[in-house]
Amino acid sequence: TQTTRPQRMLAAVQKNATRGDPRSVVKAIDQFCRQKEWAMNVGDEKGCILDSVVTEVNPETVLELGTYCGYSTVRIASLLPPQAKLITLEFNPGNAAIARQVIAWAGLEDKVELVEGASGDFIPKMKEMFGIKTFDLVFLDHWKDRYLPDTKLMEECGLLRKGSILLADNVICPGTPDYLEYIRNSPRYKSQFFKSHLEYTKVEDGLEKSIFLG
Ligand SMILES: O=C(NC/C=C/[C@H]1O[C@@H](n2cnc3cncnc32)[C@H](O)[C@@H]1O)c1cc([N+](=O)[O-])cc(O)c1O
Ligand SMILES: [Mg+2]
Repeated sequence: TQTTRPQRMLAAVQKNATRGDPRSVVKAIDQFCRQKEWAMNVGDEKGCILDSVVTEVNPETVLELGTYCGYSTVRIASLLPPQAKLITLEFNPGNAAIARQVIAWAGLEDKVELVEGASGDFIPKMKEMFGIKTFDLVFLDHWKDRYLPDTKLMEECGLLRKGSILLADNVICPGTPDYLEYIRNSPRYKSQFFKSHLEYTKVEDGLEKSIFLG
């Protein structure tokens, strides 16, 4: 029977990456996507920008919206300080199952809480489920029409504090026009655009980094 692309990506990790070595997992996925099949991971070029933001923020609490196969989950978790926690939301059971195995192969399961469910349902439950007060960093990489409603939901649920950082993928391609318009015009955020390219291509894309001002 036919395998899925996430299943083929996991097989490439298990074949080419070293257990417990996050960088080798990232490298194996990037090689798979360049040489075999394109997939919607943030990729190595935008991934370096993601790494630099994570390192700069040095967050204790991180929320990722849209795990997919766990590529950015592994990149982020591999850079976190010892007690830090990354909560990642993924509502497709097949993708969640693959991501769990990718995260485990990287040896990062202790730093990552993968929640299988929809962001709209689980953002309001973050405090009660994980005792999270606020997030230091949020990485938005899920359906592009969910970026704005989920950002407003995080504001309403009091999950952002003065200085919380939102980092959004794909603000050019596929694009998140309503989110960009809101975040760049809101007096409650200060935003910065990082020009880059769509993963594994020469197509223009970029990340938008926004600081919540309270
Ligand atoms: O569409 C893109 N990403 C959507 C990502 C979607 C992933 O996040 C989950 N999800 C969605 N809403 C969710 C809400 N709650 C939980 N999981 C959710 C989906 O089950 C999927 O695993 C995309 C597309 C391109 N592209 O070139 O076409 C490039 C990219 O970098 C992209 O990120
Ligand atoms: Mg993306």
